Amino acid sequence: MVERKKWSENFSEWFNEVIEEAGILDKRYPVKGMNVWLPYGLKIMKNIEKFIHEEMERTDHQEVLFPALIPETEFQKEAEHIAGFEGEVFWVTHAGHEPLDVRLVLRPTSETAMYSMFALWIRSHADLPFKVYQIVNVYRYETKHTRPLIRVREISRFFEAHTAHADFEDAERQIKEDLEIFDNLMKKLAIAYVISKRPEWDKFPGAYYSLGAEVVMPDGRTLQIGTMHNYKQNFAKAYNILYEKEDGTHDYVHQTTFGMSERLLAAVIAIHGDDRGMVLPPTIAPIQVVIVPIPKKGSEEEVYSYAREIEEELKLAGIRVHLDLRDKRPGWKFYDWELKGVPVRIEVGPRDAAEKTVVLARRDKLEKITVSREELVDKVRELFDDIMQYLYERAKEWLESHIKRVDTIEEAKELFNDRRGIVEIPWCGEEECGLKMEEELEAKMLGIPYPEESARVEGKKCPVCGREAKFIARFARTY
Ligand SMILES: Nc1ncnc2c1ncn2[C@@H]1O[C@H](COS(=O)(=O)NC(=O)[C@@H](N)CS)[C@@H](O)[C@H]1O
Repeated sequence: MVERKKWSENFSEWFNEVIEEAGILDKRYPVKGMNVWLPYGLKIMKNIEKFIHEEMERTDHQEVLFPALIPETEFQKEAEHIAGFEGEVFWVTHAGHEPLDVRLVLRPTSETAMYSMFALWIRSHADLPFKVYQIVNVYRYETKHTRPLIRVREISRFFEAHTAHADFEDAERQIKEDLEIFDNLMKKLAIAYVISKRPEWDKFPGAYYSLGAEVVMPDGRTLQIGTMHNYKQNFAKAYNILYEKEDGTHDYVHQTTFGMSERLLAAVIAIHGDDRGMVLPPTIAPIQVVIVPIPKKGSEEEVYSYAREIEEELKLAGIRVHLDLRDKRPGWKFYDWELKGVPVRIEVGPRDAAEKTVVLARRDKLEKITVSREELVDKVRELFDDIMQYLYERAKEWLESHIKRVDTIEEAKELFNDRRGIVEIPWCGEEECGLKMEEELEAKMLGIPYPEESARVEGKKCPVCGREAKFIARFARTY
């Protein structure tokens, strides 16, 4: 039976324990908000990024790599962006003993690093759409409570795609493509999410509008695991990114960005986990099948050779398999691999060797099935598909049971006290009413459902001003 008691009742402690005991990160690094990636955690993150690179390839984004240091002169060019980030950046002011004549910023995100180069690279409509991305470390002086993977000061696996387009319509097409990319990625991680259009007062600094992707974490708070921004010509005007149109005239490009980070791994760990630890989707598990031999006295030889034969066949089938020969009791090994979230465990004892059977223990449902030796590879592959489907269904059910639509502030307050994730309330669309509701609910407005058509509501009143409500607004306590 899958227990998720500690997972839901004391999520923060559960999460920190799993991060440490499963070998994801070491938080003891002597800079607050900066952690060391350990081998197992980094392997999982790199497997996630493999899917990001695949999606970037599929959609003709070129990978680039920009310097991490940005001169203050470049950083200063877009007013809103500055206002949004100047309290959050790390400065480099000296080199050796000498003070620098121009201070440098450690990139918090790379708009102000990239866009003076875009101005050099983009000259004509033939250069558009221009699509680049990078996965780098960026630095933000987060003043809220830092947490491993969730809110760090060095975001060490920061994915940022930056694009330039001939006009607003093509930029909008890019946002739709970003949503498709994101959905493909979430299917690979078996994650269910919602997209909201951020309110005017909570857009990304310098954006025309921002979309946020949220999941509901085990404690009912939401985590923003991806954002897409349409910048219109805001940055192009600040960085003078002009292109020659087919009719020979010039215009500023329209731009978009799309960002994600190691929060994707935080979401996978949190949403699929249970009281025994992580449950990794086979798509990203560094070890998809672990073999634990269970020899009885006098049967060691045939059990180990049977285990090796199985390991060999799975390896040849392209499955990431590990044979655990450590000198530890099987029960100890079961506990360790369950904590690490290995999707399938194979137990082989003397009877299996004799009868040519294999026991498959699935990590998600904690159930076992016995299969015949010759159907092993097919059965393992079937099991992977079944696990992906089960994890996704469970994540979807969790999300849907944590989004509630109400009409009044009082009902919303009750739901928040019961840690119920996202609350949807009718809203007239005016900023002052939105801010008032944030204040009353002690929650953030995630925005309105996207696309906007799905956000419309009829015959409802704004609970603050009593006027006709135009939209449904989503509120949540967030990370
Ligand atoms: N302190 C942080 N720790 C971990 N992940 C973070 C942190 N801050 C932001 N992120 C993640 O990084 C993503 C992109 O960051 S962002 O500010 O929303 N957007 C940008 O920086 C845009 N330039 C797009 S790349 C967010 O959606 C969020 O998932």
